[in-house]
Amino acid sequence: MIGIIGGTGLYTLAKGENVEKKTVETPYGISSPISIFKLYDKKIAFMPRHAEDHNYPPHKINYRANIYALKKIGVKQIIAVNTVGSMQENVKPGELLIPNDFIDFTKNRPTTFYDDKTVHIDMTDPYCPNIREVLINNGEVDVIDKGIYVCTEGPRFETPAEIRMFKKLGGTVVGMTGVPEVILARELEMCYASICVVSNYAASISKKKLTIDEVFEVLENKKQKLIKIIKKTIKKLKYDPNCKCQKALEGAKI
Ligand SMILES: CSC[C@H]1O[C@H](OP(=O)(O)O)[C@H](O)[C@@H]1O
Ligand code: HPA
Repeated sequence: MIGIIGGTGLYTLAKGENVEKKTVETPYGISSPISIFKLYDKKIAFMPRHAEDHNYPPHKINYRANIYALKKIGVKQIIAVNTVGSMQENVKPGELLIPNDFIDFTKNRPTTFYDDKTVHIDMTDPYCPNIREVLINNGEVDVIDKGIYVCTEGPRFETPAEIRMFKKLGGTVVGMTGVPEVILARELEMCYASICVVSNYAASISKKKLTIDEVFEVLENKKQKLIKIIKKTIKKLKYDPNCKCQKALEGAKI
């Protein structure tokens, strides 16, 4: 099964009587709602991480429940959508970027399933190379094929000094939700990649006040492009049981 995690502005992917809706109970609490349906004869589980009414702000999302729930219902590969601010002039609002690395500046989130045993997961290739390859070569929608995602705790936007620092560290885009999702998926041996939708220039790169209206407007304008790349990728994506994401615990446990 393929899991799609929707972010800001993407709360549903399919409606109707052929869609089964549920939340899943996990040892970490209840997951965000999940819709299960078929596309191109493949089983899809769609989960809006903030829930359908955007009830959960980024620092309050139950990331462990969400990822555990997807694993529990049989998801093996996850395509996540993350809305981001750009820290580079040449990465423009409206563009899509497929990140290849991240920097974690979150402060207050559980970032592991392994509190009671010692597990050190490899993060040399944090985003699944197989899913990334299909996203990049989807055959229809142009994307920027790499970039470093900086994750902040939020929910506030960043200060100019923070953006200057993130840029110096090599950051391309900034968001508030990519971590710990990407880590937790790897810990449960699921393939995970992200489509970043650039919704704005980050604070101080843009000279005007940052508003969520601007973010939602770009998302609304780019939604069809986003849905197209998701569908194209679902159609082309194959499941490889030998992908190294599926064997992440090998050599990771003490
Ligand atoms: C509404 S702007 C800030 C909000 O948007 C991003 O969410 P997501 O990655 O789920 O699309 C960002 O991380 C913040 O949560
Ligand atoms: O500029 C931003 N900063 C952090 N998160 C975001 N999500 C969309 N835009 C931004």
